[in-house]
Amino acid sequence: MSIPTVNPTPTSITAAFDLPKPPGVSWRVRSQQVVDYEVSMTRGLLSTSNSTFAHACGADGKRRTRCLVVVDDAVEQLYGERLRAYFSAWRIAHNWRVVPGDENTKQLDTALGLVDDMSSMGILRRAEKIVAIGGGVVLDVVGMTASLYRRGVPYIRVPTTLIGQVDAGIGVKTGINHGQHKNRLGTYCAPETALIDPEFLRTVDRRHINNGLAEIIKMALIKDSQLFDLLEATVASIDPETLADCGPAGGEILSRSIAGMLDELEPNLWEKVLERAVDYGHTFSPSLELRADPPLLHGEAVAVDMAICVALARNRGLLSEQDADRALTLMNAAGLPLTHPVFTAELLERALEDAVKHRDGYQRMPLTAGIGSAVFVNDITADELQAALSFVAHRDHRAADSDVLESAR
Ligand SMILES: NC(=O)c1ccc[n+]([C@@H]2O[C@H](COP(=O)([O-])OP(=O)(O)OC[C@H]3O[C@@H](n4cnc5c(N)ncnc54)[C@H](O)[C@@H]3O)[C@@H](O)[C@H]2O)c1
Ligand SMILES: O=C(CO)[C@@H](O)[C@H](O)[C@H](O)[C@H](O)COP(=O)(O)O
Ligand SMILES: [Zn+2]
Repeated sequence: MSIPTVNPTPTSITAAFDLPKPPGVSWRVRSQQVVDYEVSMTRGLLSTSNSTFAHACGADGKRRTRCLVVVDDAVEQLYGERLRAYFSAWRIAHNWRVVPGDENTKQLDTALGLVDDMSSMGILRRAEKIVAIGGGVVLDVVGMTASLYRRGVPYIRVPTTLIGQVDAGIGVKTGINHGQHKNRLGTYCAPETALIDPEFLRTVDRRHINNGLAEIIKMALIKDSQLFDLLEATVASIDPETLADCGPAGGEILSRSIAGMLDELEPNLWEKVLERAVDYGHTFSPSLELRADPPLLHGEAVAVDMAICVALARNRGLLSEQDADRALTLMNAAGLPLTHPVFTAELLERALEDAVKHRDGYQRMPLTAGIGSAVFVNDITADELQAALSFVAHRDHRAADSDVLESAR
């Protein structure tokens, strides 16, 4: 039987709906896309008795299922055997791709390589999952690839670094770098679920723990003064162990950071409103992070940006002298840089120009209005940037000098 084809020319449609023939034909199309995903903290994710990960991968332990696992190279070395043992215990067949946990992985070639993996294994469009296991780099590039493959297929995130667990792994942003630009290409694509097991933090090195503390200090400064107080009281004892054990401070620091970030992200997930408090520390850093040689880690660049913003707020009277000092002292105590040679006055101005483009024509710069809240400004001047740089540089030298004195005692 031939299937009648309707030639939907405007006249036939208007005739079909018996509408008066409008001068120009147009239709308004509106649709809502519900986004509903879970971020769950669970310990012992790789214990074969823990079904959480398996269920997220679509497995029930009886029928065989399949997924594409994309895992960070350090995680492969440290946890690869346990991961594969878990998958076989839960009858999850897998194609396995190891990628370097390195900023250079956030490139289009990596994404296209993953597309080839998905095509060659013939992964089903919905029933079979893509699983990203690693730090923010792996999560970002796998998330973007999953959002592009067949116009979007489901993926699971297992963040294994501190930045991954409190930031990169819990929102909907994915992306890759292009040239000197951070995250210049990317999508908004929610995972089906993000599984946070603090146990992975036990093997993260100190520098990368500090790197993650930058994003946690960001949340404390713009939103959560109690988190700031907790960090101030415990920063000396924060290390991979206390975070992995979720000890008295470790657990609360992780959960408060995650809750604070999700509370900021959920109402404005697609960034319709470009005044975003979580942009704090991300005005200058996106343009300068990749310029540094040797490269700055993401959180380190965010810290230098935040130090400049603390000085800008102090100089405008938005932050008291004492609170500005508390903020810079905490960043210092967290092993984060306050200054970097690539953050020059001239490059700050150029970075701000790019931020204005990213924020649709206005600076929309978040500044702390007291510790734990933020306001947005649109009129920061070059003189203010210069003054802020000088203030932080002087503060940094003073801190360095006192460290020297301390060690000489
Ligand atoms: N999408 C977002 O919303 C978002 C938010 C914040 C940051 N980011 C992005 O995240 C990236 C930074 O993430 P990152 O700091 O996790 O970097 P990363 O992914 O490079 O990981 C850092 C290092 O830790 C290693 N590693 C990973 N897990 C480990 C573990 N459990 N034990 C030991 N070593 C481990 C990696 O191999 C790597 O050498 C940046 O590209 C940044 O732009 C994205
Ligand atoms: O680094 C990121 C996201 O990439 C987060 O830590 C951060 O809070 C915000 O999302 C910033 O808005 C930066 O986002 P973007 O430059 O990637 O758009
Ligand atoms: Zn960030």
